[in-house]
Amino acid sequence: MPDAAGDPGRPVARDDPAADAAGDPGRPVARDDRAADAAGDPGGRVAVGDAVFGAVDDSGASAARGDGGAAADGTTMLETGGDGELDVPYWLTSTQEAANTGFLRMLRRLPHLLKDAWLLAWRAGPGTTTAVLVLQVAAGVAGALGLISTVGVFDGLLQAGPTPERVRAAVPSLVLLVVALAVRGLLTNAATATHGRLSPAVYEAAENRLLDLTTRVDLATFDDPDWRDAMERARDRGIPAAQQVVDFGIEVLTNLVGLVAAAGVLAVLHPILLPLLVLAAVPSGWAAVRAARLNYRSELKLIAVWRRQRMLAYLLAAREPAGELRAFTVRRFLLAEVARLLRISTAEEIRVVTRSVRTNLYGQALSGLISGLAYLVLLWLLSTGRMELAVGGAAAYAINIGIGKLRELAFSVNRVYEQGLYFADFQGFCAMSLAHAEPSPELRAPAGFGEIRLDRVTFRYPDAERAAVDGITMTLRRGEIIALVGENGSGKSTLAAVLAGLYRPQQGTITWDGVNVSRFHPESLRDRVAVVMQEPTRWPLSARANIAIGRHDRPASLAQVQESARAGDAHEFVMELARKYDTLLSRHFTDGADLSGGQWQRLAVSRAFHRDAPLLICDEPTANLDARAEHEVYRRLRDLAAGRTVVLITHRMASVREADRIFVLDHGRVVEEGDHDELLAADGIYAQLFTLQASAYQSA
Ligand SMILES: Nc1ncnc2c1ncn2[C@@H]1O[C@H](COP(=O)(O)OP(=O)(O)OP(=O)(O)O)[C@@H](O)[C@H]1O
Repeated sequence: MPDAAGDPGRPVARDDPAADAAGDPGRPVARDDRAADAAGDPGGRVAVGDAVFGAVDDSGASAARGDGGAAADGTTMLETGGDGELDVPYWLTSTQEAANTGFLRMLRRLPHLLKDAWLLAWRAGPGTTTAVLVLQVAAGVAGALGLISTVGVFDGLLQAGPTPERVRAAVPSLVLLVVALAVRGLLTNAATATHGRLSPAVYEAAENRLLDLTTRVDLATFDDPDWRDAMERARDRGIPAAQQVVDFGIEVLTNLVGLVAAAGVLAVLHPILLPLLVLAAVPSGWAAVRAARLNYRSELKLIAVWRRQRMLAYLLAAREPAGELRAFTVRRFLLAEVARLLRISTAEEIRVVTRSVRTNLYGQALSGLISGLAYLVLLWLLSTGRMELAVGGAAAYAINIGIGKLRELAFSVNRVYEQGLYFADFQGFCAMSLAHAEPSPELRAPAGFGEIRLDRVTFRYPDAERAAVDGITMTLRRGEIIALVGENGSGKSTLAAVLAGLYRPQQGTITWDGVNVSRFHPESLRDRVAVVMQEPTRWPLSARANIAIGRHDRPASLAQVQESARAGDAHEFVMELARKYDTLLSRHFTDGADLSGGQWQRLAVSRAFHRDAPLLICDEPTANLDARAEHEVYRRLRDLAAGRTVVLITHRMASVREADRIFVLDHGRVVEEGDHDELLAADGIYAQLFTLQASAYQSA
């Protein structure tokens, strides 16, 4: 959805090449937020009220007063805040622990991280992954050969004797050096090209895995705030991190091969040089890791700010709120709030960059000093005759190469570590989702049923104090129209969702002809159910696809789709659209059309008719329909009920009259049951509700 609104969600590492390429190192790149945007939840966990009204400083508030935020008495109705703006939210504390991981712990974690990342790469493309590994190692070996041959070159050139002879002695090593460097160049280029294919494949695999797991968990998991937080973090940062851990993992490998070669040469030339080389790399490695942690911690703090800014940017740019935004003249207020959030994140980013640069500077200065020490030791070895001049030349060259490789290794390890912190979020989400995945028994639900029986079924939402459906026992027979009525919040929709197999009851059983539905594969059960939701999804597809999606797995001719549309009373208005059934139903695209609430509802009813399932559940299917359309839909529902079971939820008591049996719910329990006449005679809640509505009509 809000692509146009920019993308504050991606906390890209400051040395992230992708971000650099986009010319925007710390700020978000659009790609990884598409999933978040498509999910229609631009603000993540942050409630609109919190985001817009929770913390506005004086400048924001006064700007807002200009046209939207002022209370009548001249005081602002907006709370001030700001000091705690960059506190890490409580729900990120576990991630913050990750940010505090020590250097040695990080080194211990590294192999595990790399293994997981390579596993992902392997899944994305086993052939390409192998090719990248082989080419990189081969290029490293060629580079090592080049280094070894330089020893031969020095050896030849610096030996005693006349110059032509010394040059001649160096020629074979020189030829080997040139060949090794040429081969290394070729292999490196081939590796880069192959890597170019692997990297997007890893991104794709990570995104697919995330979406697969997100859609595999049961519906109740979506109400679990911990899972939702984990999903937001994995979606925002975990996916690009997966790709980057692989990318930087390749860098680690390449530098490691080069380093082993340099270290090997040094160890052969003189053993004392090797520890000096390692020592020289420690300070810059330490500084790199420290800088990575600084970045990560700062991004943790900024996540909430980024999300809020993204949500507001979405509200400013999206079509849906555009009318209200103007009607309430809140434009300047929202702009001021976005500007304030941007100021906060910019200030924090500048602070972190300054501290990172300072840390790296200290580390590199110390490394430089130790490198100088290594060269001094070398001079001492030469001056005291402990090392020959020819060997000394080669050693100086190897030290130079070795220090370069060590520094690069430290940086690539740092990058893997930094991205590894985010990748851990991705892995954590995958593990959590697998734990929440629905059980998938083999048994398929039967094509139809004679009787569905609920026995003391109870369902409670996560963290809810009381059950939304509380010990309900009822029987639904084939061919019946069953109505569920009751006041708002009495549990009707929840019961419908339980019946549809969307929620699994925590207590009690549901059986289809005596078989417990928990024994059926959940998708096979849902396949036998058609649902018209209270707020049907407005799929940004053509009118035809919006209906045919009800049975997307079975090809449908236009005639069949039209038949379903007629049943849902949608055919007439679809034929009036510019491109009839081919009209794209989304204003977000050129030539797209939008429908009224009632028309969307008729499409949803048509979709349910098209699904042609033995159990049809309609949750207030006619709430937005005009009187004629409502009458038509109920007439067709009655026709459809023959051979099927229809569960109807509605507040329109006149529509309930015709039901074979009516269940009245109150606080999740069935408090009355019977047909219309029986319930009127009982003179309970149903009779009250019915009489109330009837009298309203009569007096109107
Ligand atoms: N996703 C959810 N998470 C937590 N609680 C929920 C959720 N959905 C509904 N509830 C709660 O469960 C209870 C039953 O809600 P439900 O939507 O089933 O009622 P309803 O009878 O369909 O209401 P209405 O007539 O307003 O549609 C209410 O107390 C509601 O607040």
